[in-house]
Amino acid sequence: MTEKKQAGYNKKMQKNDTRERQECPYHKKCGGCEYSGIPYEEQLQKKEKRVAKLLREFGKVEPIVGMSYPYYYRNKVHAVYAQKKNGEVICGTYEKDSHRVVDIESCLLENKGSTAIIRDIRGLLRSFKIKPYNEDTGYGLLRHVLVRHAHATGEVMVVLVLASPVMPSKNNFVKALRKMHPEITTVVLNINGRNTSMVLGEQEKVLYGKGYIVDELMGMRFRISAKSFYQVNPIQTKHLYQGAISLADLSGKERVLDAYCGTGTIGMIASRDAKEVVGVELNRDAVRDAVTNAKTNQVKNICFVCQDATEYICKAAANKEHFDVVLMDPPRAGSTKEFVDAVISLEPDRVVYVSCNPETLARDLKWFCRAYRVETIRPYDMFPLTGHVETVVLLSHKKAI
Ligand SMILES: C[S@@+](CC[C@H](N)C(=O)[O-])C[C@H]1O[C@@H](n2cnc3c(N)ncnc32)[C@H](O)[C@@H]1O
Repeated sequence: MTEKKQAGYNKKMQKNDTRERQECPYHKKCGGCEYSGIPYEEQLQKKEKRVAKLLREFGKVEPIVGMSYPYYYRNKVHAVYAQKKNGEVICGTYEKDSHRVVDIESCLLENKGSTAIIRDIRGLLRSFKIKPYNEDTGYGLLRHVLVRHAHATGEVMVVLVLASPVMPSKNNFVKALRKMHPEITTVVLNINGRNTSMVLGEQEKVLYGKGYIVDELMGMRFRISAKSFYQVNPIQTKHLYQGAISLADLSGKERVLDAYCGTGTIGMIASRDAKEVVGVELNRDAVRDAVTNAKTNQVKNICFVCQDATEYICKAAANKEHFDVVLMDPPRAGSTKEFVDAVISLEPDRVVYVSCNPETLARDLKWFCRAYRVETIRPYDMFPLTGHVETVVLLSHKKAI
């Protein structure tokens, strides 16, 4: 088949796939893909409507940026393991609003290679006599497995989350796993002995490889550790970052704050068009990755601060520091009133707010509107088949207008 013919064929297949409204057999129990079975166009409309309902008081909502093939996009996959009464080991996800495990063979959201690794680990448990951890009895060893896949480089990280630090025959286990999946580039042991709903514990030990993966995004290389945040949809991330940075309208002269910066991705890409960037992030591992990433990419006009973003900006406001542009990408809980008040007192010309939760975004925009006007509201579908939606908002200082 010629390249042109292949491209046409792929396009047709994708269209069919989308129209076929693939339905996940587990979605009612697992709750991971609540939009499963709904045609993709309709999913996009639902999300656009939701954003419009919450944000229309601030301005016109642009059409949502969707995917051409909205399946198997998640580069980070997490599974929990359990043993049934008959001894059979199952793995998958927790049933909605409970801690019962739904055994999942395949998932429409997850990178297929990662799902295969998770299933094969289930098979290895029996040969290595490793029992899944039982939350009720506190008996057993393996709590979770996390697989991270670097879309551009193909590097794969497997994190085995154990209830205690001693794993019998761990080297042979890794060897057997790598024999089945030679694409795995690193295996990390994470110890989570606490009675908590958090997947990862504090303590980590590298069993194989570098202990992190490296991905490429928009011409830069990013190191990602087990505990660092990294956008889960690599195809849409490019569109999201391009959109956010172009709204920042940088000319090369600006001092930019990248608040809630993770491993420094947005700030580092923006640094090409800015005078200086300061990244602020609370997670120590993410900051360590960010510092390494700046060195790897030879970015000299960026620095990182490991601190609560609100604490950092309040201090910056008290010291009358200057920022021309604030990029902010807080977690689902949104930012804080103190953070917004400090931004208002610093008077940057523009704020680009990237949000994964339109509810908290609406709350924070109300605070911003004292001094800023909303110029652009653009939703992105970062999480097809789920009800989640990402939104980028550009705010301009009323004084500048
Ligand atoms: C949605 S992620 C965005 C990360 C990054 N901008 C990216 O695109 O990869 C939110 C980040 O905020 C960090 N974070 C959460 N609470 C914070 C706080 N109070 N202060 C600073 N960073 C925080 C998280 O660790 C996470 O890395």
